[in-house]
This record gives sequence, structure tokens and C-alpha cells, in this order.
Amino acid sequence: MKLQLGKVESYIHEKLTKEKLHFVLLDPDDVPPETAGKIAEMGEEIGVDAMMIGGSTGAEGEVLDGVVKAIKESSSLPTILFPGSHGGISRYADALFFMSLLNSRNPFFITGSQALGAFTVKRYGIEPIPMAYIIVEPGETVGWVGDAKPIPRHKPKIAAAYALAGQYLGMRLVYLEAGSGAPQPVPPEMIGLVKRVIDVPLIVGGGIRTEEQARTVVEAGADIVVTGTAIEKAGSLEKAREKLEELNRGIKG
Ligand SMILES: CC(C)=CCC/C(C)=C/CC/C(C)=C/CC/C(C)=C/COP(=O)(O)OP(=O)(O)O
Ligand SMILES: O=P(O)(O)OC[C@@H](O)CO
Ligand SMILES: [Mg+2]
Repeated sequence: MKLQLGKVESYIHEKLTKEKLHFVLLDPDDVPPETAGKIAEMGEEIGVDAMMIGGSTGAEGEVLDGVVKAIKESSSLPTILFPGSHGGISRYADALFFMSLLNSRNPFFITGSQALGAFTVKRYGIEPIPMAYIIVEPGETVGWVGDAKPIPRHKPKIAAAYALAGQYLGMRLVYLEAGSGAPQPVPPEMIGLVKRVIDVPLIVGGGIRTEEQARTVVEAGADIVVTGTAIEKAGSLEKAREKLEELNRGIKG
């Protein structure tokens, strides 16, 4: 077996040699296809690097397919699934974060759902990208749904230990997640320690709403920043555009 990175993973590595990346997460349960398409189109103009699609609840079947298709029709950004379970797989997406929730108490979220989804990913020909998913306090909905034991915010070393374990298990990305809509992003001290310990790219998401917060997360060591709620809940497409621009400035400098 020869290790060969897929198209989307290669794109990520290629881009990371030049700049920090901004991924926008849309939840098909909250955003209709037409709006998702428009956000992706604006995102591409502004310099967003990829669209992530998923949610903890309800992001499945036709609702999911509709959003992925709309994004593909209105932009050429890579579409990466961010599944809450094996139900969150759409044949229309380019890639999928094949994630294991390392600090879950429930084996379903560590390997069970992955086994149930593996053949679907193969059949659809979606590019799986192995990823260590680590939930930090407060964890919000995904912390509860994923039955996580959230990493205490003042214990960066525990996060770093999980991240390094993920890398040693062969995962090629590490995602530190404070939870969608978290009151505060993952603390900079934790991002910094995790970044110093691992060699694979570090993704950070959850609670990033302002340019200042995005900049802090990047300066602390994040390679890829995920924003979702701030854009989904901007209030109008015009405001979503302003938010995308603001967050993108914080990330790209
Ligand atoms: C790889 C395969 C097939 C499955 C992995 C399944 C795993 C491990 C899931 C982790 C646990 C989980 C419930 C993740 C959900 C991730 C997610 C999409 C969160 C963000 O969604 P938002 O819509 O921003 O927020 P909500 O949590 O409010 O829906
Ligand atoms: O919705 P927000 O708070 O931006 O979080 C994005 C992502 O990390 C959630 O999984
Ligand atoms: Mg959601």
C-alpha cells in the first residue's frame, strides 16, 4: 500500500504552505440550499478555502444532499462533510472528515459510526480524511450528543495528549472543538501547546465570532479556522458577507 493523499487533502496541504485557512461550516438543518449556495459563492469571492457541511442533529438525507448540491452549483470550493454520524454522508460531496471523537465515552463515536459509514464512503467514492476530533469545554450540543468528557479549559496538557495520540494513531488532522455557538473559543494556551506537540495541521472551531478572536486563534497556532454560527446567524446575506470578510481578515491577516 502506497500512501497517496487525495485531492482535497493535497489542496489543504498545498494552501497551508502559503497561508492560514478559513473553512465555513453550514448546518443543512438550519440553512436552506439557496442560502447555502449564496454563502459559498460569497465565501469564494472573499477568500474562504472550503465549505464544511454537517450538524449534530438532522443533517441527513435529502436535506443534506440539497445543501451540498447547491454549494457545488454555485462555487468551486471543496465540499467537506462534517458528519454527526454515518447518516451525515452525501454522495455529492468531495471529501469527508473521517473523524473519531477521541474523548467520547461512547465507542459509537470513536469507531462504531465509522464502521457503519465506511462502505458508504467507499461506494460513493468520497475522499475520507482521517481526523482526530477533540471536544473542549463547554462542548455545547456536540459535546452532549457525542457523549464527550470535555477537556477542561485550563488543562491544555490533556488536549495535547489526546492530539498526539490521534497523530500516533494515524490521523492526519487534529480538530479542537469548543462546540458550535460556544461562548468563548478554545483558549489560546491550549491551542499553543497542542500546536507545539503535533506535526499534522491543527483545526480550531467553536465560538469564533469576531476578527479579533479569529486573529487570536491563528496567532496561538491554529492552521485552519472554522466559522459557522457567526455567518449562519448574521441576519441577512449582506451581513453574512460582512461577517465573512471580517473573519477572513482576522485569519488571513
Ligand atoms: C466518520 C463518520 C462516518 C462518522 C463520525 C461520527 C462522529 C465521530 C461524530 C462526532 C460527534 C458529533 C455529533 C459531531 C457533530 C459535528 C458537527 C457537525 C457539529 C457542528 O454542527 P453545528 O450545526 O455547527 O452545531 P450543532 O451541534 O448545533 O448542530
Ligand atoms: O458555529 P461555530 O461556533 O462557529 O463553530 C463551528 C464549529 O467548530 C462547530 O463544529
Ligand atoms: Mg447545528
